[in-house]
Amino acid sequence: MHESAQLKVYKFGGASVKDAAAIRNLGRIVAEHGRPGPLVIVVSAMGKTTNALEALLQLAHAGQPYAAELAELRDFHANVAAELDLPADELLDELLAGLQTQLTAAATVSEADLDRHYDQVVSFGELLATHIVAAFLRARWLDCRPLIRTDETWREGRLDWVATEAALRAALPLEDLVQGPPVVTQGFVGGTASGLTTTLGREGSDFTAAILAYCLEAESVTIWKDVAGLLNADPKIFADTVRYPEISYQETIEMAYYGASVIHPKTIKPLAVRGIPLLVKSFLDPTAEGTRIHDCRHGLLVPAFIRKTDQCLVSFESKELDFISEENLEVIFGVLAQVRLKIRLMQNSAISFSVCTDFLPARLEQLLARLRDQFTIHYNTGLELYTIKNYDAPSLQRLTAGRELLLEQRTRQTFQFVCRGAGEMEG
Ligand SMILES: Nc1ncnc2c1ncn2[C@@H]1O[C@H](COP(=O)(O)OP(=O)(O)O)[C@@H](O)[C@H]1O
Ligand SMILES: N[C@@H](CC(=O)OP(=O)(O)O)C(=O)O
Repeated sequence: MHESAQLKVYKFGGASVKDAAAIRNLGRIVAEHGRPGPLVIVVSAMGKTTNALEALLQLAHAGQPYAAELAELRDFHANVAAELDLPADELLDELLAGLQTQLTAAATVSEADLDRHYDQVVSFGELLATHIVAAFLRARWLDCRPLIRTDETWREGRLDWVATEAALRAALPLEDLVQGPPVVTQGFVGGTASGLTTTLGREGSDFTAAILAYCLEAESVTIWKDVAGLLNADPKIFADTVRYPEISYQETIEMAYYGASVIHPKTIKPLAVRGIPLLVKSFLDPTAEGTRIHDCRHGLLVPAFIRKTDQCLVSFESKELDFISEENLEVIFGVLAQVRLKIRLMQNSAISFSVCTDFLPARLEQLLARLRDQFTIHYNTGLELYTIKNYDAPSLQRLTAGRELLLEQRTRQTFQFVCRGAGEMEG
């Protein structure tokens, strides 16, 4: 067996580092399950810090006061550090001063540069969290920004795998990991060749763990969550969920693609390519079995239910009532790609073409501006997209009963439909 197959990668998300008690629990998990042996720990921003940073950026960009919100963010982190007996004041002050500089600059940033600025601001959540966790564990703090190399696709940096693998291998030779303390680094964050910070897309820390595992040929990745493992539905939305003890990479990739928010969709592929198992375990019950995602065969799984809220259904009609042609579709797809709206479901009829996308108002506005001359466009917002994987008659009945389906599609394994949510609007 290759020596580096012994390396483990752990990922702790926002919920598992939401306060001092959670970080103490993380410490126990690392001591009891992660050590001895080489260990790299990926940490996300604490609790809802990323949302708080997004809100701060919005206020700063709009020229509105944000001192109270910034003070709240500082106090939150300072209190956690104090509760953990960490002399972190100087470090926190330094980081908060950096954040303040970025927020001051945000007031004069143009709309066009806002996504770039977003990454410079929002990445502070992971910087703050990793400094606290590393200090608490007496671990080695590693700045991942010079190592996780991306292009300049702000808010969703695309990885340069070759540069990243070379940089990570140079920064983290196995001997150091075997002999030294565990390494703590940021999830979700990367950097460009020119030294600017990027982010990998919301909830992208799972992906960071997979990048590290792939590049360092880890033995396994464990993502520590507040659920018992990968379930057939989000327990916050659906009752009677069932845990999958094991599941294939392919099934998981599809669930994540359809919107099962427990795992970031980009996480699975790098692990599947190198055959690295992904363990989903509960930080509330660390000795419980969890879910093993790996190269396995299984029979038909119980149906999985996935709901995506805040969806938008956009329909395009040619102005002259022409049929929807390949030429028309080429134009529509081109603009969807340019404004970075992902198609979650699509359907065409004779004179109209409909797509379901996430509702992102600024991007939708750009889409309308670019296509309004050519097409008559209608859209509905406040919709929900449901997916049932491995559906059967009872699961279809359970989800569709009493709902008006605005769009539906089925393949042999998967049934999807769009319906009205709580706050639908038409445009
Ligand atoms: N199929 C699923 N199985 C388990 N949890 C799910 C599933 N779909 C959605 N979830 C939700 O994912 C949450 C955990 O993911 P997330 O909040 O991103 O964790 P973290 O940010 O701590 O990494 C759970 O609390 C649960 O509500
Ligand atoms: N902090 C980032 C990245 C992330 O992955 O977080 P979490 O692991 O808590 O989902 C976010 O909230 O999007």
